[in-house]
Amino acid sequence: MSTYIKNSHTDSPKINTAQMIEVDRLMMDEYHIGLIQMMENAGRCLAILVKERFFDGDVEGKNIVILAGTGGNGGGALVAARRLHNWGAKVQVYTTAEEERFTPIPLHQYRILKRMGVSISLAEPLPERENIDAVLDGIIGYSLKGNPHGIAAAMIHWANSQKVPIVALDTPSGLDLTTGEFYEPIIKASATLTLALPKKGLFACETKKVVGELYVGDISVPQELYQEKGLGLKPTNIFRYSDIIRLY
Ligand SMILES: NC(=O)C1=CN([C@@H]2O[C@H](COP(=O)(O)OP(=O)(O)OC[C@H]3O[C@@H](n4cnc5c(N)ncnc54)[C@H](O)[C@@H]3O)[C@@H](O)[C@H]2O)[C@@H](O)CC1
Ligand SMILES: [K+]
Repeated sequence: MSTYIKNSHTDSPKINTAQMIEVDRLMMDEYHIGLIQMMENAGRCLAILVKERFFDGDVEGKNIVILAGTGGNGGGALVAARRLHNWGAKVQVYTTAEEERFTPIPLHQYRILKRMGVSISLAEPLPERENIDAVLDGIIGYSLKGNPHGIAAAMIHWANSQKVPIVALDTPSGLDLTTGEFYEPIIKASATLTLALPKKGLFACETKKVVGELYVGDISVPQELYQEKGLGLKPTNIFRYSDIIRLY
């Protein structure tokens, strides 16, 4: 395993979606760590995982398709797209909506990619391509509401039919991170990089079928934050030895 990724020897706490939303809120409102900072760490960890785990540390010339929704999950995937492009991958980004539908920070990432000349377009239609090496799932994260529909659902079906590794950000799109309930359709990932702390739903009994290998990436949550009132978690030091930890 690369120096960027280590196996976990600690029993880290598992949180639910509401706790993760509160972690994100505290990060921004109380600790003044901006969403753009967190997203950069999320996307960088995702790009490193793809490069190290699936391409032996070199993505030069690899065809990588990135599927992005309009929210924070898509924004993290757009950061990963930038990094992978910079490392020589042939990156193609498909989105669930036009540029004007993106929320502000993901929109910022979108515009950077456009300025760089990275191919980014609405996923209608989805590509008929045979030379894809990997797909990144940044379609929907913890704000999933019911069964994926519309372009998001079409993307999930398309990705699952590609027969190449799918690497999901935070969760396979279509999975409830608290309960582990499968919505329909759902991404069947080869690997999932969740963020900050593992979520309970990723450990439900059937979940491994859609999560693949489970990793957690460091987005720089302060130890002190976990002990804030309302969270009451023990401080955790799971990233002591590397930014990405493999949990199963
Ligand atoms: N601190 C944070 O808030 C961070 C969040 N990040 C990511 O952001 C995610 C949360 O971001 P958001 O709350 O913006 O939302 P998400 O990005 O999880 O989801 C919003 C998107 O999903 C779509 N969607 C939801 N349910 C749908 C359904 N049933 N069918 C079709 N489309 C559906 C919405 O239309 C929208 O495009 C996290 O899971 C995480 O991956 C990271 O980027 C970095 C930091
Ligand atoms: K996802």
